[in-house]
Amino acid sequence: MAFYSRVSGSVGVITLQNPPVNALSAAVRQGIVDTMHRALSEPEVKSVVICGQNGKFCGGADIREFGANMRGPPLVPMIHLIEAAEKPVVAAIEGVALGGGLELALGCHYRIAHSKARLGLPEVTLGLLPGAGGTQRLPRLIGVPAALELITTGRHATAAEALQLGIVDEVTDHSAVDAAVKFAQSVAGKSLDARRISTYPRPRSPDLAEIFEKAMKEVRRSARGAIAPVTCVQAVHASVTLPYAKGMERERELFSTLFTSGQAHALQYYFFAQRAVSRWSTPSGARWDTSKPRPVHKAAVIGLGTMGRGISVSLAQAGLSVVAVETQEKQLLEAKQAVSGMLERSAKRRGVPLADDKIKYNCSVQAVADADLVIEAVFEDMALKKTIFQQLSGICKPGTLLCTNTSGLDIDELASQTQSPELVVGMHFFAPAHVMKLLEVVYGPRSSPEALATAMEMGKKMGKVSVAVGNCRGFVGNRMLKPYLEQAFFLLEEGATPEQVDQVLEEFGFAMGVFKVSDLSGLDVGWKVRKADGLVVPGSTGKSARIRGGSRYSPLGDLLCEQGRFGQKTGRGWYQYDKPGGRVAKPDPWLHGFLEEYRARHGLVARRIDHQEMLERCLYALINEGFQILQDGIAAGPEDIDVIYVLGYGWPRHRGGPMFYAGLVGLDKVLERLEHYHQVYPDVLGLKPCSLIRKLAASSSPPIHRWREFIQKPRSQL
Ligand SMILES: CCCCCCC[C@H](O)CC(=O)SCCNC(=O)CCNC(=O)[C@H](O)C(C)(C)COP(=O)([O-])OP(=O)([O-])OC[C@H]1O[C@@H](n2cnc3c(N)ncnc32)[C@H](O)[C@@H]1OP(=O)([O-])[O-]
Repeated sequence: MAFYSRVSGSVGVITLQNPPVNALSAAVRQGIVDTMHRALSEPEVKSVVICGQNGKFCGGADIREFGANMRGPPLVPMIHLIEAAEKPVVAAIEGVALGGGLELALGCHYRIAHSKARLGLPEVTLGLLPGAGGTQRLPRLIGVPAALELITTGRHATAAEALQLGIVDEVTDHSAVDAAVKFAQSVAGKSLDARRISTYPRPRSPDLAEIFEKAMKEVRRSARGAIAPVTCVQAVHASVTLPYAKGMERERELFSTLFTSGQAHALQYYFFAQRAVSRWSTPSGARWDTSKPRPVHKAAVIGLGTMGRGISVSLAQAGLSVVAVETQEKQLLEAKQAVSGMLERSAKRRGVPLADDKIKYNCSVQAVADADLVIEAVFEDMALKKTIFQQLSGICKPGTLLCTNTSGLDIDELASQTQSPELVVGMHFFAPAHVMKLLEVVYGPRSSPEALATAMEMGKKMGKVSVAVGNCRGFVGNRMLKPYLEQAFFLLEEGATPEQVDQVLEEFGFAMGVFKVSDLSGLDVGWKVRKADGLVVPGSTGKSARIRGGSRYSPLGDLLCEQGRFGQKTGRGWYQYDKPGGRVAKPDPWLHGFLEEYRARHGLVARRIDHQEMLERCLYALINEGFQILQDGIAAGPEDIDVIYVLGYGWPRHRGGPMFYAGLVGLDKVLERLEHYHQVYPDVLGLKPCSLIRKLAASSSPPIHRWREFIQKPRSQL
């Protein structure tokens, strides 16, 4: 709703009230309309201020209302009512003015912002476009190039930038409401003719055609199949070709197309999923709201390779004192230089103070003795990690949380090396650790709820999205990757090329196809793991070369590694590069010949595999593993899996995540295709539909928010 008061006798103040972000729900819109009429009808009132409760102007339309029948006064006429008012209306922007919130402010005659406020039109990130006049008013106010940039990226601008662009009229370090009231008094009675943005002329400039062409090219390139950015450009284009009223009609048309699209549903689902993962729970009953994190003032990182460096940077930027340990002096010096450079670049980019003095470097593990939390980040080697955990258990003060940065090793095995296994958790960072937003926080069967809560909180402090996951081989992300990769290898055996498989996945929206990713991260990483698992059998021939433990196995990755083809770092992998460390992947005739020769050796007849089969086999194998993970209680809900895949594995956000996508395709369809492929390839375990997907499909495929009801609770592990 909206609250009305009168200040200094002549200023009507309308305060939006809808915690936590004063979203424009039906009640708020009704409140604004009612209170505007009241302010306009009271003769003593000479001007009006619109502000938001609790220091937040407005977070935009109420996204939760999108699925329901829209009630209440519509936004567009409400904003027109404000703009058409004969008394000056001033927006007092504190906190945020986003989406419909900024559109509301653009309908006001003046805008005053607090210096810490953020303004933007982030609708594109929800699969929409600004649908309450934003695409028509903003270009008229600040010109086409700046408006296009803000609308197609959805980024938030600072108050200072908004002032520079001309979005706001004044910025204050004090109360924006007080400043707006003063301002409102100063403009009472003045003509508003030049203040109604909808009456401004259409933006004109000789190079507009070129600007739009460039913008369209850029969004098509970067959108990877997302339709909202392209539609945003079309809507802004209407502001230069059509008069305001017609432009609004065009905006409405384009908005309606997006509003009902699967992509908008996926992006809005993802918006809430990313927030839902912080409300974690475990099968043993530990929960976010009943588990208190411990205070952490001092953290330590052991091992300053690529991951340890990134983790140290993240911790220092979160304001913690950090002890960074690397036992070899030469490596320590190198790491120190590299970390300083990373901190400097990051401080410059983010406009924050340098956090270099937060980190103390040391050659001795003893230096971590008084840390509240230690993150071990040495190589992915269980024996080495075990030794370090034994050492830490003797060195650290009682109560220190011991974390391991691992992408898949057994947390419980490490915990068993310590005197306090309840204080051990996994923290799976993604490279580069100071940039990537995702953190898998892994609880073992003996991790205490308090330890889990502390690690989750730590992730949040570092600006990560932390997802709590159970302990199993590969956790959630890498465990699902295995059947996906496996299918990609099998497709090569059956006749596809890496380029064809990658093209299909990139057309689907992945940032990179599976083979390009493999070249980037290094083929030797998986090879080492497979060797440790006894899967690599050099020189094996005949049928047994392609079978392990009774299931189909492809040794293609192993064979490439045996040739020293580790990917980008060696200049050869699934593709060729102009030099070791080169970035541009080019098809490699040698590899094509190698595949032909491999097929001939194993009696495999190459066939033409259509795009749909390539996509279905890769994605459905991955999704099937996701259902198995839910069934095993490793992830608490589908949202956890989807957030992990979007933030950590390049899954296109506009497709919501693998589990959401499965729901969108239809669980019965996914099940039917899995059954079909499993019939064709009975020796591929990853294609055997898991019982949870069967159960859901048999129960008329309930919507994703109800899947948890169908997951059998595993017995308590604690
Ligand atoms: C036919 C219809 C015609 C309409 C015309 C179109 C109008 C318009 O162009 C469309 C829009 O405005 S589209 C909208 C464009 N606006 C946007 O895209 C802004 C989206 N919001 C944000 O970016 C961030 O929430 C803020 C930066 C506002 C705050 O960040 P922070 O401080 O880190 O806080 P936090 O943790 O992020 O959120 C706290 C809680 O608030 C919740 N919630 C938030 N916004 C909501 C909303 N609009 N609604 C509902 N709920 C919203 C959020 O879910 C969470 O709830 P939980 O139950 O506690 O989990």
